[in-house]
Amino acid sequence: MNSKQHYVCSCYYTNNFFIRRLGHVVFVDRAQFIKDYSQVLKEKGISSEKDVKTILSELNQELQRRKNQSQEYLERRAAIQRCYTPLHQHVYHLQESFLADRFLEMVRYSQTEGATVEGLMSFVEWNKAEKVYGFPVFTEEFCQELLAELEHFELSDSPRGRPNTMNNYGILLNELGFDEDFLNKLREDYLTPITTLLFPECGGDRLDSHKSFIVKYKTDGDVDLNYHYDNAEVTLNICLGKQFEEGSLYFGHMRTERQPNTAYAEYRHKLTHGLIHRGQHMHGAMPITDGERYNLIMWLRSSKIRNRLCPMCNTRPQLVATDGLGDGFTQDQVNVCNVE
Ligand SMILES: O=C(O)CCC(=O)C(=O)O
Ligand SMILES: [Fe+2]
Repeated sequence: MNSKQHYVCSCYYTNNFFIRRLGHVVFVDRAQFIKDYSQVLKEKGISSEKDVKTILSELNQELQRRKNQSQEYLERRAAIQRCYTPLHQHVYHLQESFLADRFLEMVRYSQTEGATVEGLMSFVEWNKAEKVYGFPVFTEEFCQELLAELEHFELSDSPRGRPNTMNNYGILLNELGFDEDFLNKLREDYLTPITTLLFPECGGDRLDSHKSFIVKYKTDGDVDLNYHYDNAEVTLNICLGKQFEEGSLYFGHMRTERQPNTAYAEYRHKLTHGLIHRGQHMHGAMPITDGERYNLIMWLRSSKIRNRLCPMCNTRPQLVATDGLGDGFTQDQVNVCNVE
């Protein structure tokens, strides 16, 4: 691990707590929560003392998870390095042969002088929502090998963290060791030329960190994902398999739109294909009705953008130092406070 200091915004400890029956809420303490949400609780028919107690207990658990996160991350990572033996060592090292020909052509085109968004569109297969682009990323063979590696990890007794508050299953790829020689390379050498062209206003020309994880849906686990925005400037979402029915993604409005006139665009995941979109573009996943779906998600971050405006609280970030990987803020342009 490098020695650079990492940061989260202080809103990490108060905002965007996900409760299935309520959606995302702000949670400081019991008194604030009851005061701010009494009306909403009433509207949702959550009135018994027992129900409110259950919700408060979930919120407190999530707060503890967030407070302990960096320590637990370091412990899990060390345990995985010590005890886990990969099935396919080579999938941790990105090779061009893992990448779809079409994707490599897109990268090359984006690097040519005079490349334009219109020119890049001839490689894009799906663009039915504004600034959402679908195209092949990996080969089928690589997806199979990566899936086999992920399933091997799942069957091991290694510890694993939750990708975020909405997903109960899934794998944090940095803990497993995918950042160093796979995901960093994918971001810097292959994705950045494309995002420079497609998302300059979101820092696509300087995506300097990421958080990457696998989301997993199955009929007896998480089947869908609520409508949300990502803690990312730009998101890449690649479908690795396996076999599944339904489970489409849908896109609505931008989070910052004041009076959204939402008409949803539906995207059906396709094996080996990825979708790239703005992190603040609201989206969700419909339920799968059969099988299992594994997708690789990269929340791509640009410190240039988020140092000015935290995408989760929409204000200037108040930085809190962390021993973990942080959320992609850097120190140079922001005030650092030492809350813990
Ligand atoms: O299930 C999907 O494909 C979307 C996942 C997603 O939006 C996320 O993890 O942020
Ligand atoms: Fe998302």
